[in-house]
Amino acid sequence: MTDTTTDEAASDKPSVIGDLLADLLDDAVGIVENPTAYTSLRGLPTGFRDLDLVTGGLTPGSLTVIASRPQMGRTTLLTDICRNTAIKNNVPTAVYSLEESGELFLMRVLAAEARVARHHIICGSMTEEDWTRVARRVPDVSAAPLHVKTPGRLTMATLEAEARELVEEHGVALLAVDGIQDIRPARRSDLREREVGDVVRDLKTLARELDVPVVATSHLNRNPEQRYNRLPKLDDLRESGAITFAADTILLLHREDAYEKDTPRAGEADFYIAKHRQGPTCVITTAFQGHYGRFVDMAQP
Ligand SMILES: Nc1ncnc2c1ncn2[C@@H]1O[C@H](COP(=O)(O)OP(=O)(O)OP(=O)(O)O)[C@@H](O)[C@H]1O
Repeated sequence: MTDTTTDEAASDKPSVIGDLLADLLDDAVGIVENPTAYTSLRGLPTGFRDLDLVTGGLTPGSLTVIASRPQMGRTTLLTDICRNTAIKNNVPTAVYSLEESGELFLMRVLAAEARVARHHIICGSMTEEDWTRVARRVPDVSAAPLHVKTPGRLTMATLEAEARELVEEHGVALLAVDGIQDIRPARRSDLREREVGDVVRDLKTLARELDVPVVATSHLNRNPEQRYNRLPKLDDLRESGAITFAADTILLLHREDAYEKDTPRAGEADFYIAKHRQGPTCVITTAFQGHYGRFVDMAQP
């Protein structure tokens, strides 16, 4: 994996192609010396093997949008990615949780890390076994460079200023935002679509200026529910075609069992890579462990 924390920040200086080529060859040498495809990703790993192999991980300057209908698991997936970077790989990560409190976010992290039912933690009904499991994960979780921000409201200007500080002073190498639609744009407008468009373009600019990947979640409109198979499409991104234009990668989350409990695909979740500026579009199937609040790779055959 490339050390994205030490890469030069994006600058306005024109690059000579020979310099770019030298950097690319340096990376390639690293890959040859360390031939495990998974560890030689150009970007930060999300923790989902097939997703990382298709996308090359989360690359500096890129904007990835995770979108779904309500309750599909957007926050869960965003939390999984942050756990993987900060706790598993010790990469400084900042997450803005605009939809729930810091305490609830921490409960998600602990449940997923310790494999304890999230509702046991939330409802205070943890068993002795649960406590033991949580206690085992506490050292790693508390040592992780994971900055959690839970402002009641967030303006784009505040996000830009704080993100810059997090990157420059704390070496944050991944910025995650749960809820594009909850960010207040720099300029208010009567047109919601224009506001969301401004926010998403600003997120993309922020990723480029800070030279870190940004991952953000978005709602989808109700259109999937009108389809016979309920599959989401890019056109369903709520309020804004601008998301489709600005994002480098768009993952649409879908779980059949969210609509039909007895489906033979119960427990499976599909990540549709519906937009992928640098590669193919395809679908990746993972397992949804809703009780632990996490997605995991399907068991390898
Ligand atoms: N203890 C549990 N056992 C089983 N499933 C659970 C449990 N807790 C939550 N879930 C499931 O997790 C899903 C919600 O996950 P998550 O909060 O990540 O979704 P979301 O897409 O971010 O939701 P929202 O639309 O509210 O923002 C729901 O389908 C819910 O039923």
